[in-house]
Amino acid sequence: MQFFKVKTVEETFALIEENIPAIEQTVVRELGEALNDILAVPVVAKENVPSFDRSTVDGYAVRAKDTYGSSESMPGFLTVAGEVKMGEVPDAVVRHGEAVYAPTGGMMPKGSDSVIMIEHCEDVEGLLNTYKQVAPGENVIRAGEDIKAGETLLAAGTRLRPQELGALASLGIAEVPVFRKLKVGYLSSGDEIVPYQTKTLVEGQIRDINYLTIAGLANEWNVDVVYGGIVRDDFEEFRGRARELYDQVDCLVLSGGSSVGAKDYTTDVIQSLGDPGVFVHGISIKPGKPTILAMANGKPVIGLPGHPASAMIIFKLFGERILRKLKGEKIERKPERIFAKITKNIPSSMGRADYIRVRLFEKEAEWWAEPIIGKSGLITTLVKSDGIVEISSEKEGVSQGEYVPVIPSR
Ligand SMILES: Nc1nc2c(c(=O)[nH]1)N[C@H]1C(S)=C(S)[C@@H](COP(=O)(O)OP(=O)(O)OC[C@H]3O[C@@H](n4cnc5c(N)ncnc54)[C@H](O)[C@@H]3O)O[C@H]1N2
Ligand code: MOO
Repeated sequence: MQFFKVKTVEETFALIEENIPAIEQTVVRELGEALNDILAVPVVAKENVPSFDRSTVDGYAVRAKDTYGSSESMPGFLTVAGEVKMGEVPDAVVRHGEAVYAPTGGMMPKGSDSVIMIEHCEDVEGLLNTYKQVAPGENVIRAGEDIKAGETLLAAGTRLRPQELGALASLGIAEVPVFRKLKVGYLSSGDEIVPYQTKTLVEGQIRDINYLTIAGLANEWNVDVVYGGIVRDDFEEFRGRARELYDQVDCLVLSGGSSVGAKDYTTDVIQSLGDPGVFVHGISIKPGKPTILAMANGKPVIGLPGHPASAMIIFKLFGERILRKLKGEKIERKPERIFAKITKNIPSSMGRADYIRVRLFEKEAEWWAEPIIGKSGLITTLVKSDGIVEISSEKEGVSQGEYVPVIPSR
């Protein structure tokens, strides 16, 4: 009997960091299509944003000094010397004792340094009564305050979120070099597994669940999935089909047969794909202990445990990291966790990380996590769950009422 040399979750993350390279090929993408793509080169700003000083309110551009001492009971008086038109360079100039009407976003007229909001002043036939003083720079965005010409706005490896697209748009950058979209191959294995479209099952058969859950996650992460179908527990067939799919993709995901049973060929199939081969077989985690991670001739291969909840949890925890590295993403994501109080004591073994499916609910302005008990072969444990509680390997379980980190899934 073969035994796993299990790695901890942290060791596995470190090995992923060490072993997975970024793909090299890039494409130029129209900005409107680039959401969630990974920038392949740094972006240096060629101009200031905004390119001119601009008012942030509807009001009157003034010299701040001219408003000093103004109050409701003791207003100041300024002469209205014109108005700013949107999208135009103002003709009007603000001299000592003058004010020029400036709408929100309008260019600041020469001579002015601040804007008094219309609520705080009153134009009485060309004489502006000011009821409040403003400070220099108040209600003004300066040229270059958002982005300065010459500054590195984004580093290579940045994932383009909506806000990054907005910043690039402000600079007029309409096309960006990004790493090309990844292709992930997925193959199910097992004599008992049949296509999910199968109407009537023969005794002993199981419809393929993992293809849809794994492809669904991959689609959420902006990668294309190539489905390789289902292979029987036959080494030659498995190896041939895995190789065919491997040749077409950047990363191969195999489900089932990852354990150490007589018909668990996944490890041998993975080893046949190329060197250096398996770098993790077995993780000190529940569920999902028999996970396999490998690098075969520069391409990552992931052997997921067959049980549907295990496969999904493992792919979410490790598959997502592998794909991010492969995509060229360099800026580390911040953990997406909420803290909730656990409703029950959950025992766990020291040295093993546990991921407990939970339902989340709010009570007295706090989030509570109620464990969903059920085996990792039950997909509905994930259907019913709103997230997964992480009990790290240093802990011997958690006690009722304790705050626990939850990775939300809904
Ligand atoms: N002696 C031991 N046996 C097992 C161990 C162990 O440490 N020692 N680990 C158990 C754990 S934990 C898991 S998880 C499973 C993983 O086994 P495999 O990766 O080899 O998976 P299979 O045996 O192929 O399948 C397990 C189970 O899941 C069903 N399955 C598989 N693929 C699909 C699919 N695409 N859609 C739906 N369901 C699927 C399959 O029918 C089995 O019922 O090993 C334990 N055994
Ligand atoms: O670790 Mo397995 O994934 O319990 O079912």
